[in-house]
Amino acid sequence: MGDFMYIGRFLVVGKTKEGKPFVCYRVSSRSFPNREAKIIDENTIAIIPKDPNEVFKNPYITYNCIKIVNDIVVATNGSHTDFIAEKLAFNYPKRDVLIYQLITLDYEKDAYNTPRIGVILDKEECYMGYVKDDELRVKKVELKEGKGYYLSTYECCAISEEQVIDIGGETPEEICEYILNYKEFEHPVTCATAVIDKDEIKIATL
Ligand SMILES: NC(=O)c1ncn([C@@H]2O[C@H](COP(=O)(O)O)[C@@H](O)[C@H]2O)c1NC=O
Repeated sequence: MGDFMYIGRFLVVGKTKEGKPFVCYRVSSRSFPNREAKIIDENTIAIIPKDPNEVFKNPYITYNCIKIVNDIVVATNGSHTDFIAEKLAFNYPKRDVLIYQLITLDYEKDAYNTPRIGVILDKEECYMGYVKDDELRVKKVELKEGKGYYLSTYECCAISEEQVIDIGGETPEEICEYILNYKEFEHPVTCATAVIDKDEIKIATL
């Protein structure tokens, strides 16, 4: 890996140094940088263009990126967030929900065949998954304190022990700041984080 690279949108899932599970979603974008992560309600964070006309220019740039269903957090790079959350609300198994919704919506039909990526996390377990034009994968992963596994749309669309970074921060605000300013990954736009702190799920955006 070079010093700087463009990896598109990415998820980072891990545990803080004190052991709190978290997931962070960062929008990096060359084409639509004029966007923000917005807290819609206590269970929902959306990615929204600042100019409402942009919403209609591309079907993949406006969506809920984080949803909380009871004690489970879903984080993704597209509209599949909502469909995963719906099934989880009916107690479907996490692994199956991620597989079904990734294959159903499939990769994005844009100029890049942009993959869909997703994470389902609660205080006990974590699943990561993605669908590309030539691959589908869902895997349960063990999280380690102070480490974050990343999964991106471009270059690093894989679930791998090698795609790991050190994590700074304990609160969702601090993790947003840390990941948005993570310089190695270019074109930062906005960020959303959920941290599981005992029986509470805390969220923040930047
Ligand atoms: N989720 C997003 O925020 C998002 N932003 C851009 N895309 C797609 O990715 C394409 C490339 O975008 P960019 O050049 O900003 O990396 C866009 O034309 C769009 O089809 C997205 N789709 C998936 O990541």
